[in-house]
Amino acid sequence: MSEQVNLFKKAAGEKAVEYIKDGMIIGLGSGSTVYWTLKKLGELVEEGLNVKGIPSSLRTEGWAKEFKIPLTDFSEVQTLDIAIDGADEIDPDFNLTKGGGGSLVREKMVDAHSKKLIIVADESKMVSQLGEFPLPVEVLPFGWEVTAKKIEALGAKPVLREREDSIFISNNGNYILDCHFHTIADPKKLHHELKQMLGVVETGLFIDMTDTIIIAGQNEVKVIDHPNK
Ligand SMILES: O=C[C@H](O)[C@H](O)[C@H](O)COP(=O)(O)O
Repeated sequence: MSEQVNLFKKAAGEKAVEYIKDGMIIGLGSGSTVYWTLKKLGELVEEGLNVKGIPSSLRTEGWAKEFKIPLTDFSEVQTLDIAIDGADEIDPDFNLTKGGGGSLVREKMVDAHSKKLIIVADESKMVSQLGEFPLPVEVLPFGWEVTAKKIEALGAKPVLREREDSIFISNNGNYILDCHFHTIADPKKLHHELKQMLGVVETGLFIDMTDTIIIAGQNEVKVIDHPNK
């Protein structure tokens, strides 16, 4: 990642903290942009802000602990006030591809149970159509080969994610198939088709969930609110 992109991520990630108010339960998303949100939030907690977070990945949990952000979980809380998360692609209808870091299932749980979802990203994530970024689909390890064949029949090239010569295992003990569609004409339809497949745990398509996008680029940080939310 270039130094400039990292600065954009920092600007977007820090801006989101302005939405956090005392007493809130916060969904803590995942990724290198949200890292900056967590770091800034940690400073506010140190100054006395009283909040609790639910982390969407083990990595985020580690950062939250490092920055001394108090944590809670779904055994104590059913609804969160706000979630702040990253994205791999964002289309003009506020639909997202997520899961580049492999955290899509926990992210979707946290984001879907929040009253407001804010997405933080650098400007390279804005696209006219989803699909250039391979769509992460979390699948059960058992029979993943048949699941991959079914996904292939939808027109994608699914690639089993690996890390350092071994199979990548999600925080939920599952595999990830990175599915090369190149263009996704109807993200909602594709999400439903994938979800109906036996063996698919969840897709990285986040449809109709985002309320606000904070996007940072050269010279500015833009806040774009969903027109109908
Ligand atoms: O699984 C990972 C998440 O969906 C991330 O939020 C996404 O990959 C964006 O990450 P980053 O902010 O590092 O580009």
